[in-house]
Amino acid sequence: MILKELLHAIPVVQVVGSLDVEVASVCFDSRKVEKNTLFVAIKGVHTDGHLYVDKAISMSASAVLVEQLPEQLDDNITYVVVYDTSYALGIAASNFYGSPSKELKLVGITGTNGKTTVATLLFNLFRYLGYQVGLLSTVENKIGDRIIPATHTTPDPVALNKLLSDMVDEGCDYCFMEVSSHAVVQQRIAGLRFAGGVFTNITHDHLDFHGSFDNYIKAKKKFFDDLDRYAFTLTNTDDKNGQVMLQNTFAHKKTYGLHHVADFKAKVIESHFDGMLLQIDSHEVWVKLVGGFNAYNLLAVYGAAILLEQETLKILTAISEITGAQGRFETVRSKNGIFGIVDYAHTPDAVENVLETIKDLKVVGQQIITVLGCGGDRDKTKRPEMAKVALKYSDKVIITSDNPRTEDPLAIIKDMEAGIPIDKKKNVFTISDRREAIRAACHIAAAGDIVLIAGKGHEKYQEVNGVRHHFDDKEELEKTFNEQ
Ligand SMILES: CC(=O)N[C@H]1[C@@H](OP(=O)(O)OP(=O)(O)OC[C@H]2O[C@@H](n3ccc(=O)[nH]c3=O)[C@H](O)[C@@H]2O)O[C@H](CO)[C@@H](O)[C@@H]1O[C@H](C)C(=O)N[C@@H](C)C(=O)N[C@H](CCC(=O)O)C(=O)O
Ligand SMILES: Nc1ncnc2c1ncn2[C@@H]1O[C@H](COP(=O)(O)OP(=O)(O)OP(=O)(O)O)[C@@H](O)[C@H]1O
Ligand SMILES: N[C@H](CCC[C@H](N)C(=O)O)C(=O)O
Ligand SMILES: [Mg+2]
Repeated sequence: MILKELLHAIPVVQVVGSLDVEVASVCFDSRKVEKNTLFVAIKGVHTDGHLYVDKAISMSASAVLVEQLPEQLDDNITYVVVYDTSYALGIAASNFYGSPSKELKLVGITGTNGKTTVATLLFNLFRYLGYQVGLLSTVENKIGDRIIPATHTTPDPVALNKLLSDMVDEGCDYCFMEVSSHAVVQQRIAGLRFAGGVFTNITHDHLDFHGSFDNYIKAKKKFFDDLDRYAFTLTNTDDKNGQVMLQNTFAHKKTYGLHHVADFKAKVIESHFDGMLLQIDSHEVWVKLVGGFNAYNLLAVYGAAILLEQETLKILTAISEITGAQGRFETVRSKNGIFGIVDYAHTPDAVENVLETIKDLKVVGQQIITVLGCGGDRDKTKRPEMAKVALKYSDKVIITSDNPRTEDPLAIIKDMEAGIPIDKKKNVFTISDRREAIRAACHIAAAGDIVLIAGKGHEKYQEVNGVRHHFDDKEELEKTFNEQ
């Protein structure tokens, strides 16, 4: 592609060199530059891509996109100066792949919890209805049945547009994607055209990155602010900030909720360990998911499918058949009657929701034993809250490691322990080795008890100092149950 075409719709401040040079790829990492790459210099959290412009040129880049010109210019290179390279990268990536988001119906889902669940349910529902569909999620990316491993909840703009372009080539009518708050702030979704945006909820998470809850709200809201008037928005009216999200959007506004006035309404009529009976609008439907929070997720899915012009009865039939994402409230029973649950709850609200669901379903005499850790290099302020809320609903809590990343696991555990009231300390055990913690929980449990392993859900690894070691909560639970 010619550089001039690649820059379409990017506000350019200055150009030094020819706009007619050939560009064979777009790249924002100097280490991955190839012949005739357009290198885009991004200011990141750890370093600044502008420091690697020379390196990119030495690797045969043909052009560079920068916010400031380097002191020394190379006559063979075209330099394009813009106000915001992160924004320009999104547009350039979309241009490079032929604006794929305009060739299918792209729906984004944002919120603290429930993004993967709603996106996966929508993917499964539209597949059930016979469409060719794409999915971009924390667990995996998919084009129809083909799985493409995910590295982020929302991929970087180049990977994202490449995936969308492959979806278009493979005949996808729809793509359902998670929109993380990091992705909004870092402009990973710049240049995309969304057919719709769904908001699940906003509670405590990622305050390390956003600095304050207000900034976190602003990040989520920006996704809706930037939608165009042809898109729909669907927000949760039972969430305190549900309406805030839609304050400044031009898009068509619709709401869903269990308690407040809303366009799409639902009620939980019966709850069991293997499903719920819901009333959605005026229809009763049996679903395979468990927990009040999943009534919200399913209602959001129902509303989005209606807004995407699907027939009500077909949607309801599909809703009664589909299952959610891996590692979300997955159950395993031991031979001697212990009930194991693996769940991805990694925020205080999610831990509370999942335990509230378990508490409502259990019968008198059943103990709840929770195994929980917190991730390293992530929001430290959620650690004591997660431990506290786990203890509020559990008879015993085993505090352990999640993904320590570059932090000392014992320091993370100490942060969690700060949330335990003194009179409850007797119900808390600390076992930093996650495998041992899971084994201990299963050994403490008696027939009928419930063991919740929270925080890592579908993850098949434990990340320690940049190395991902194989680790799978469900596998560990099954192994321990089989030995008992
Ligand atoms: C905090 C965060 O979002 N970091 C992302 C960010 O990295 P960064 O800001 O640290 O980048 P940096 O290392 O400072 O580098 C700045 C620039 O210099 C470039 N560079 C750097 C070195 C070099 O030699 N040459 C070079 O060109 C880099 O490619 C980059 O463009 O940009 C990188 C490239 O796109 C991402 O991989 C990285 O995600 C890291 C791995 C990450 O863990 N992100 C998490 C927090 C995240 O994004 N999570 C969200 C939400 C999670 C949820 O579901 O709740 C997600 O969407 O996954
Ligand atoms: N609507 C909801 N409200 C509150 N909690 C929820 C909701 N849906 C799911 N959860 C809880 O949050 C956990 C994570 O769910 P899910 O993976 O769908 O969220 P996510 O928003 O994709 O998370 P991430 O930020 O990691 O991408 C679940 O395992 C469950 O415990
Ligand atoms: N997408 C979330 C996942 C957290 C999962 C938990 N296991 C952890 O590692 O903290 C994040 O990157 O913050
Ligand atoms: Mg997710």
